[in-house]
Amino acid sequence: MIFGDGMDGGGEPEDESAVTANFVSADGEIEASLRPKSLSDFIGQPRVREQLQLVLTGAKMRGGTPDHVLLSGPPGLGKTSMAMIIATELGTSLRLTSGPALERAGDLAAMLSNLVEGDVLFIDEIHRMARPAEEMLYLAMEDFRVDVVVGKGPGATSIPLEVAPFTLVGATTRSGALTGPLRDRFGFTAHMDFYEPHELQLILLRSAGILGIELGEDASAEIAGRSRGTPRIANRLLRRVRDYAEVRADGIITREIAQAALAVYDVDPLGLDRLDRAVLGALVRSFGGGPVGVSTLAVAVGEEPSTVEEVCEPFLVRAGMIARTPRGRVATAAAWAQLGLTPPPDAAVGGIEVRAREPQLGLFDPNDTERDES
Ligand SMILES: Nc1ncnc2c1ncn2[C@@H]1O[C@H](COP(=O)(O)OP(=O)(O)OP(=O)(O)O)[C@@H](O)[C@H]1O
Ligand SMILES: [Mg+2]
Repeated sequence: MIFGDGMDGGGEPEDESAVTANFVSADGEIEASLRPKSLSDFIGQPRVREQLQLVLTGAKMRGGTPDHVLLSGPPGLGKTSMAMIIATELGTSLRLTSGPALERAGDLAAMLSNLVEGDVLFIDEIHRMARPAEEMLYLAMEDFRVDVVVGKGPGATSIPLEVAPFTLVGATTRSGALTGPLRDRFGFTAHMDFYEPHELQLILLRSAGILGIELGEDASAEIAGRSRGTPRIANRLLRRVRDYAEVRADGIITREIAQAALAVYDVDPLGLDRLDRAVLGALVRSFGGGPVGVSTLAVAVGEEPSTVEEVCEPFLVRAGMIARTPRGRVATAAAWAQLGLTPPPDAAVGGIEVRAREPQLGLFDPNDTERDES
């Protein structure tokens, strides 16, 4: 059973589908129906699955609640799905909230006091929780109690409140942004990584089965290769290709249909989308390949720095197009080539983190510090 605080449970900053407070799009509903429901249903992330299986089974054998779990990784890799699976595997209820919803300590206290023994409390975007709530959470995680402060100034008193033993599952796209004390209180951190194309292919075939779509083996490979290593994107591309197949053909998705559809939606053979290409274009054309800070880059493409840093950059780094250096981001030779340009002789090679090159005057942003995922 899932109890929420009014959010849709998807938390999908980069999804173009319209999901607002009182309107969940058809695509949003479909996405929910495609969520894997158990650990064995979950495709990919073999290490995380094995580790979690041990954590959960160990706790079940001892008859206690498992340690708190932190799920970290880029958007759309299955963190929310995994949190729901944890509750299902434990046979308990999931209580759902998110960092931005916990503005005051009282918001969290209300959530905690409603917990029943063994519940899983899922806090999405936990790195965005307000400080007072975070401090209250420390105590709750460690001692299963909180101190609720009543009144202000010298007359303020703190009332201790028992909390039923629970398991906190936190999800974050930026584990580096978590404070040390909070990170230390998680007994297990699962790093979700981008999926391999063959795993995405299995996910696509599973989704096609659920949605009753006829998807050919080679067509699934075509879509998988363009999904940026991300199941949510794979499923979204599948829905768009289905539209194309139904409107312009007989509904069956062949490789040719997939290619034609993806061309219409501007998804290139590497899976780079418009924002990825804008970031690469700005880095190479406006900043001579860098180094340049993320926030400067974000302004250049008219996006939030957090979107560039959490959505675009992890994939571009993994694709070997961008390298992170202590002084900012640089374009690799592959990025220049991707844009059809000849790389300068000293262009970075994908995966290499440092390159000695003076930042261009006026373009370097000293406030733009590196926040490394750990
Ligand atoms: N391993 C998987 N197998 C099958 N489908 C998956 C898997 N992981 C994710 N999905 C699909 O991708 C969609 C997005 O997953 P989910 O919402 O769990 O990602 P998330 O990491 O929580 O993303 P965000 O950080 O944006 O909240 C789900 O609806 C589900 O259909
Ligand atoms: Mg989520």
